[in-house]
Amino acid sequence: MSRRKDRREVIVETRGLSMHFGGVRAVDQVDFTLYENELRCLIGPNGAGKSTFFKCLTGQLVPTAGEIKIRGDDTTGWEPHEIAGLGVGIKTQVPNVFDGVSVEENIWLSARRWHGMRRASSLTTETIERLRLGDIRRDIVGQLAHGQRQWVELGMVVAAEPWLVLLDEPAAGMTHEETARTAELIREINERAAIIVVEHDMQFIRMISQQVTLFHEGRILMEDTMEAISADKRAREVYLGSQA
Ligand SMILES: Nc1ncnc2c1ncn2[C@@H]1O[C@H](COP(=O)(O)OP(=O)(O)OP(=O)(O)O)[C@@H](O)[C@H]1O
Repeated sequence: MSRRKDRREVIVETRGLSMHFGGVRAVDQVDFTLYENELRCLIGPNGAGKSTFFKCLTGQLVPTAGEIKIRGDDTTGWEPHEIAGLGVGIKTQVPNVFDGVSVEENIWLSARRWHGMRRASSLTTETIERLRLGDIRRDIVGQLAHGQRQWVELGMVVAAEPWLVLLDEPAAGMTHEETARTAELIREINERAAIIVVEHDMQFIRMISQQVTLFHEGRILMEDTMEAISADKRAREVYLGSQA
């Protein structure tokens, strides 16, 4: 890791972040920094602490110790809706769409949460265009395929105009084509927002990754490009052995 002073704006910073469940140190003393414009993937073996770390950032869990700052605000212990209110888009593993209404209405409802009628309408049109959801705009979300529903949810995140987006396994359960399309959408979203993605799918990570943070036993084992992590003996031992 470089010791040079980085002049980019810090978007997310954790210091000594810990989340213990009884004797289990799910996240243990993690110092993490995400800078503006970054698209950061969090990877690691099962039980490494990625999801727990992510849930601390989103407010789904209150950490046992340590501090979280989002663009300078100390958000440690904040509720998810308070964090969203800063301009943070959150997509958890639990689907958060309205199944009974159309794609367009879902996106409009999300935009309307933060904006007036007129701006919500223009944002809906813009988001549908940006994420190329035009063909399904009038379809009822509950009747869509799994991948399409995930894209609608990404649209709902984007429609709120976030400057930080936190995504938990956005490509889970997708076909290869759907995964490739999701990678494209995430790169598009990254043009306007910094992103943290927790993901298992190596193929997907290789499609989108820039800097990658490798978790192991609640700590950050390594932070580098996917190429460097793939070439590292220890990283291969703990995680990549069977996948790289
Ligand atoms: N609510 C909980 N109560 C008790 N232990 C938990 C809880 N949530 C997570 N853990 C434990 O914390 C550790 C880290 O789990 P976590 O789900 O964060 O890992 P992960 O890297 O996201 O794994 P996966 O890739 O399987 O999702 C594991 O040992 C897990 O069993």
